[in-house]
Amino acid sequence: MHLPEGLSLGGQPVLGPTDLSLEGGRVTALLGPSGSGKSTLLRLAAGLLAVPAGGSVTKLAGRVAYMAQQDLLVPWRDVLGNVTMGAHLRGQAPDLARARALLAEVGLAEADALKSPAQLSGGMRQRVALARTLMEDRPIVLMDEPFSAVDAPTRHRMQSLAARLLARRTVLLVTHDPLEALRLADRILVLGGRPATASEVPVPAGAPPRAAGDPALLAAQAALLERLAEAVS
Ligand SMILES: Nc1ncnc2c1ncn2[C@@H]1O[C@H](COP(=O)(O)OP(=O)(O)OP(=O)(O)O)[C@@H](O)[C@H]1O
Repeated sequence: MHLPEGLSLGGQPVLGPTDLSLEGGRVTALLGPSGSGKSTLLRLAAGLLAVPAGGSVTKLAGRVAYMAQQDLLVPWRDVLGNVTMGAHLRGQAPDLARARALLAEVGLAEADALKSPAQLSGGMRQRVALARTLMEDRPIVLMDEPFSAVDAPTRHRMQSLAARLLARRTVLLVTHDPLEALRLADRILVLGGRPATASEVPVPAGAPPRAAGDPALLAAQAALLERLAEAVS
């Protein structure tokens, strides 16, 4: 993504000059204060926003799975129908066994598969959205705060699941959670300033998913929190 003059929305500059490329087969986490432009950057990468004049964004169509901040489940299809939505839209026969296995892996009961989204809690809907994203099996995955609505133990389990199922894919993960970024990412970017620019912060040694209790990770968490506080001011 190359935006030499940044990006404005509604006449307001949101992103400053940006030159960003994702590392193939790696997880890049994107953090930053609320309103700093994380979702905007993700939506640009997904091809969902017009690229400003003079800029360029690599076209990822057909290679990308995108998990939005809102779960965007279709209310008239049940949980299984939502997880298999991609196949349905492409007119293909859905792999129901894989869909059920993914639902079990995100911690949903067999009986939940036949419920409508309206019958689920926010955290359950988010888990369905994660299963739907993983179901797509794409080489590039863009995720906007995928675990924000789930309780802490479930989040920990879903992070481990995502790390396993997303291994060797190119991932851009927007998160507000420094620990999540430090557990899962090969590379961490912090978006800050007005208009916002991205800067890289160091990650602890070792391959993700890193153990949450690792002292090096906890020290890095403290440093990252300070870095984020600077990005707010
Ligand atoms: N369609 C739009 N028109 C005008 N301004 C917009 C539009 N979409 C986003 N913005 C503005 O762009 C800025 C960045 O928004 P964005 O949603 O990318 O932030 P974010 O970092 O993802 O925030 P959060 O962490 O709260 O989700 C905000 O000031 C927002 O008000």
